[in-house]
Amino acid sequence: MILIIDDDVAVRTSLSLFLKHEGFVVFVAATPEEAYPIIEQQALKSVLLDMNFSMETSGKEGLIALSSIKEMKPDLPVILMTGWGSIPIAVEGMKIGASDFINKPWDNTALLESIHTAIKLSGDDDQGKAGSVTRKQLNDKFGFENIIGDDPQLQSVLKTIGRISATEASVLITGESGTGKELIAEAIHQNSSRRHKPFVKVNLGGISSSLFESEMFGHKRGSFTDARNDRMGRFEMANKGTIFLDEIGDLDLNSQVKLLRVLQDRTYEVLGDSKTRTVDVRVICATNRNLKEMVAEKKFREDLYYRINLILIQLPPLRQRKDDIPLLANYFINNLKALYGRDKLKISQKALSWLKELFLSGNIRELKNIVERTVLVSDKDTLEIKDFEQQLDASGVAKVSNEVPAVGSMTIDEMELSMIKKAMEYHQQNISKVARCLGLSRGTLYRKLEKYNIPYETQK
Ligand SMILES: Nc1ncnc2c1ncn2[C@@H]1O[C@H](COP(=O)(O)OP(=O)(O)OP(=O)(O)O)[C@@H](O)[C@H]1O
Repeated sequence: MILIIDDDVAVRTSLSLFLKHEGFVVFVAATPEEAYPIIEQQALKSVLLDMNFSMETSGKEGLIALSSIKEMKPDLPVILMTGWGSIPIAVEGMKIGASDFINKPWDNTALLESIHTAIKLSGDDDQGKAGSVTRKQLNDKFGFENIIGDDPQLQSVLKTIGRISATEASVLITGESGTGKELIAEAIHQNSSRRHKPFVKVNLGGISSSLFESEMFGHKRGSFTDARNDRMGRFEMANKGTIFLDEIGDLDLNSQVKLLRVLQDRTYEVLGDSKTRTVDVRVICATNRNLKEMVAEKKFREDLYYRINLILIQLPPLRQRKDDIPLLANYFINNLKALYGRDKLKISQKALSWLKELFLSGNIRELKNIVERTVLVSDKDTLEIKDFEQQLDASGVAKVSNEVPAVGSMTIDEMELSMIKKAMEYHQQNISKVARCLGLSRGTLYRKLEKYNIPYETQK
């Protein structure tokens, strides 16, 4: 059951014809006032909401209606219908809790996709429910065997992936370098209906702004000085599949506008060719930067931010899931066992505990590298602390956390974070003691706890 709220009778009629044809039961309302009783009484699955209901074109009426609907039924997904040029209103709406926004005139396929996604994500259909499934059930159902970890934060990420993979929703994955963003993006693709189509990864951090269009949209021979041949762009390569835009936080503002357009209406032009093309892609983005902060600093477009993060997945750094370190190390060892035919290979218990205390700023990738290097260099069956230590000393990468780390292995922020966490643990969250021992005022400490997202309880 869907409700269309729009003052234009032509829009109501054509939308309801289309949606009835697609099998929905449709209600219509010309104004929010007319809509409220329907929302109250009917078990609606979704609402399509126009943003203007009088001569006013600011979209404010739509926002007020959206707030009222969310107050009445917080879980009911609302999709906004906005005119061109009203992106800021759509962004405001997303902040209030809209599920998505589509531009008028709308494209029927995109609209249907958006409705299905909103319904699935609201957990209102059977596929949407993750419930209290176990890790084994998740593995059986979604093939997560290669994503190792028992940490509750990771488990919740896996549940989210299970829930959202089959939808078309754009996903933003955040996390420090080496925390598994790409692995997660691939798992989403593998669990979607696009799994037999391409998964195209683009490292946006490595693309200069002058080459952005040619790289992403392709070019025709002769369209600029160095264009000696036609070139296919990444979006075309990813057509029908998934495009994984890594390091999206590194994109300059000019390129952000160009990206927004293709993400918004799925159209683009190849450089040197005026024909507009359409593309059908699922978009997954990743970054190790704080995009919200960048939006506040005007370094990242707010409309693009809301376009890419319908679903936000935050991957914890390894230091917040230390208990997973032995599991991961054993997993890497098992893979190497098979690779090198050394079936007696293992890591001693002591070495596993020791690995847990390493400061690994490069997270899982760094752990994997250390294990691989140690296996290559040592010919023993059981790897001990000193085998790993030799590797660390030789490469100067990680160090046990109570020493000052090697130059280049850590930034000041990382060191600060690690020190604050350690002090919090040591003084059992006693803010005054932690502040005193770190030489900070309590106010400064609170700010830093916020900055690094370290949980704490406010104390008098
Ligand atoms: N949970 C995990 N289980 C097993 N292997 C993992 C896990 N997470 C990450 N890895 C492995 O760690 C390495 C780094 O992961 P990945 O490339 O996905 O990280 P990333 O966050 O995308 O890194 P970057 O930000 O540097 O691009 C890969 O080899 C990946 O297979």
